Amino acid sequence: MKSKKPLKQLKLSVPAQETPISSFLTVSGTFHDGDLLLNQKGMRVSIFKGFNVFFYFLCYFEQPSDGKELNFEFSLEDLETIKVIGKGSGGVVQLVRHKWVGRLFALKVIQMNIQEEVRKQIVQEMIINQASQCSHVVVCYHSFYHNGAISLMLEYMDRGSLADVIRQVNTILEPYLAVLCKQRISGSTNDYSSDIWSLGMVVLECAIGRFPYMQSEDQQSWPSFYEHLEVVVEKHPPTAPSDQLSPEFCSFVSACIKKNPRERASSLDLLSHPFIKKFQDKDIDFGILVGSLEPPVNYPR
Ligand SMILES: Nc1ncnc2c1ncn2[C@@H]1O[C@H](COP(=O)(O)OP(=O)(O)OP(=O)(O)O)[C@@H](O)[C@H]1O
Repeated sequence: MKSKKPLKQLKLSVPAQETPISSFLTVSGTFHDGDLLLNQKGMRVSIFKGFNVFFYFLCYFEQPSDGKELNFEFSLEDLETIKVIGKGSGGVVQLVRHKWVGRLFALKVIQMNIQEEVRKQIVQEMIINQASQCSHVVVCYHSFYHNGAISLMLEYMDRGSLADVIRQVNTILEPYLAVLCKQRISGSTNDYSSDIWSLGMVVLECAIGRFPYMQSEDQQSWPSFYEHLEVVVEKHPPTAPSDQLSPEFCSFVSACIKKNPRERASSLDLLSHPFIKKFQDKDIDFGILVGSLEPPVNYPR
């Protein structure tokens, strides 16, 4: 009698759950998710029961041109693509120009046949963005749904994202970080402790030039989402290297990334933190930092 061979362990990868876009369309083809309605004409958010607020891309001449409304009308056909400038987890970002006015925008196109949690996050960000009054947040001028994709007309940031900046300069000096922190904090109307934690992480990453939970710059590959999650939950929060960074900076970061949310500083505490105060009367010239950076259109893709 033949002895049975031990079975080999099979490893199956489970495909990510995608929700068909048809589940979110009304009969007239409008994208509908929670409080958000989106079609080719624009976006509508119901804020109170029975009361809808419309966000149209139509113009108010009295609005400054860099405000949330544009003083000219446009549709997708009025835009010409110049170049793909980026790609994120949600979709592709193109640099586009308004054919008649000549103004540049970043058009982020997100295919909506995506995982439910990603879609919910995108919808949430769109609602928050519409309500945001902060002049330091990238303006989303218009958004619409067409052919299975959501397009966001964003203010074009001619030096890319903060991640793009770090890729080019490796680290950002403390005076710049203090000014950036003061901007991102003072625009916040909510005091979510998770946002404070994120601020601390971002500012620490900018100062040391690598994700703070990574052991070193030459760590070969990024840990997976679950490895990240485990390390954040199980390990002590990272600390800023006190031999490279000022005591004020180290204390600021530590106040933001306390593991217990109740122990974290509030945005009000942070505004009066010695790190912010140290540079607030100084004339910090961002031109020196920005002048050395390549615009996203020049990035190799
Ligand atoms: N408003 C903008 N102006 C200029 N460049 C932009 C703009 N938005 C995005 N980009 C470029 O496109 C890239 C991808 O942006 P996107 O917002 O899709 O993803 P991300 O935020 O970088 O990453 P993720 O989607 O994983 O959060 C950015 O890294 C940046 O280079």
